[in-house]
This record gives sequence, C-alpha cells and structure tokens, in this order.
Amino acid sequence: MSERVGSEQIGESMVKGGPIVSLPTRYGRFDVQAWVDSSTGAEHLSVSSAGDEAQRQSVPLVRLHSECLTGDVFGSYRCDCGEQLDYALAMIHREGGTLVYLRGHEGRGIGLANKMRAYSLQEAGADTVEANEQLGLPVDSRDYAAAASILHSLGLVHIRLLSNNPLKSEDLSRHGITVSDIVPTHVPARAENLRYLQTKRDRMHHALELSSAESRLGSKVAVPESNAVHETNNERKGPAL
Ligand SMILES: Nc1nc2c(ncn2[C@@H]2O[C@H](COP(=O)(O)OP(=O)(O)OP(=O)(O)O)[C@@H](O)[C@H]2O)c(=O)[nH]1
Ligand SMILES: [Zn+2]
Repeated sequence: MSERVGSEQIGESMVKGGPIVSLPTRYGRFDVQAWVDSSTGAEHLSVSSAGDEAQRQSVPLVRLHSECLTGDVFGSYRCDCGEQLDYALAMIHREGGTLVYLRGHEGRGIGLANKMRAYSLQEAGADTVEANEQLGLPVDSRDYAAAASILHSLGLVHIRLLSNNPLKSEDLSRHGITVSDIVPTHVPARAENLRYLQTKRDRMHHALELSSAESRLGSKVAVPESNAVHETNNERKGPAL
C-alpha cells in the first residue's frame, strides 16, 4: 500500500487525504483519494492514472475541475463542464496525471441554488457574468489553495494544466506549483452554450477558439429557453399517472 495513505499534513497542508482506492470507470481504472479541506470542510476527490505505457508523458497532466452538478451529472449543454470532464478523464487515463474534483465550487462558488437563480436571469437576457452581478454575488469566488495543497501532497509540483482559464495557472503558481504547459480542453461548442462560451472568452479571458462555431451556429444562438409553463413554488405538478 502506498505511503500516501492516511493523514496528509505535509508542511502547512490544509487538506487531509484518506486511503487510496481503485475506481474502475468507462475510461479505465483510476486511483482515487478523498481530501478534506480543514478550513471549509469541503470534501474533494483526486482521480489519478499512471497513463498508458505507450502514451504516457513525462510531465503529468492535471485538471482542476470545479463541481457542476447540472453539467457533470445531468449532461447539461448550458455549459461545457460535463464534456470537459469526459475529455479530461480520457486524456489523463492515456497520458497520466490527476483530475482534482473540487466540491464547493458549484456555480463558480455561489452554490447550486444561486446558480439556478443566475440561470433564471439568463433566461431573461443576462449573460453569465451579468446574472451573478444582478444577484449581488461575485462573478467568480473560487479559490485554488486546497487544490494546490492536494497537488503538493501528491507530489505534483511540476505539471501540465488542462484548462482554458488562465486564472487557474496563475493561482497555482502563487501556491508553488510550476505549470510548464497549459493544455486547452477541446469540446464542441453548441447552440445551447455558445453565448456562455463567448462570455467566458470575452469577459473572463478564457482561451477559447470559437470562430468556426460562431460561423456555423451564430444565427441559432438565442437566450436560453425556459419551459413554456413556468413553475413557481408549490405549483409544481407531478407526472400524469
Ligand atoms: N454562476 C454560474 N456558474 C456557472 C454557470 N455555468 C457554469 N457555471 C459553473 O462554472 C464552473 C466552471 O467554470 P467555467 O467558467 O465553466 O470553467 P473554468 O473551470 O473556469 O475553466 P476551465 O478549466 O477551462 O474549465 C462550475 O462550477 C459550474 O457550476 C453560470 O451560468 N453561472
Ligand atoms: Zn457547468
């Protein structure tokens, strides 16, 4: 069994790691480990693979994946999270590295219920940045200190970072992680998420190449559709049986 099992108080580490267990998935087998952030109580998960022998790269690939229940679990096309998760796990399983699944990051830190409020404002015309602002909430309140601490504990201090968000590598560098390369995630833009991706590119400085999607989908993009019948508190009807 690995030396990493048990408490992971390395230096000023703010996370505690549990046992490493094997997780067989549709992408292949990973070693996973839960980590508890002692300052917030958030429970994160590292998902690691040594990579395929023939395709393994010398510098490990790392993805910091912010929790997105709608995209990751339900396959929502309002954002690109679910497809980025698929892309990252497949690539990490090939090339070797770790995905850190960051809980408490839902909605860029505002939580699930507030993300739904933000979606409602987006259905009324706001973009993803304006919606958070209209709610009086930060546009992005995520913090990567716990993620950096997990990477230090795993010995991943020199990495290639799988992300389109330049803030992540800047934040990791501040926490003593050397990012030698930023590897973009290539997932398809869709009519349902093109405006969201454009806002990330134009207002949040994400490195997203959207020109071919814009010429292909430009005319189809609209404010996200809401259901024809809006359900409000206590009005929700069950399925007709
Ligand atoms: N507040 C809010 N959060 C959103 C919205 N759409 C997705 N999210 C959250 O955004 C987070 C992902 O952030 P993104 O900006 O998509 O991507 P990123 O993690 O910064 O960058 P990448 O590494 O390139 O994926 C997840 O926690 C999602 O829940 C939205 O419209 N409003
Ligand atoms: Zn998402």
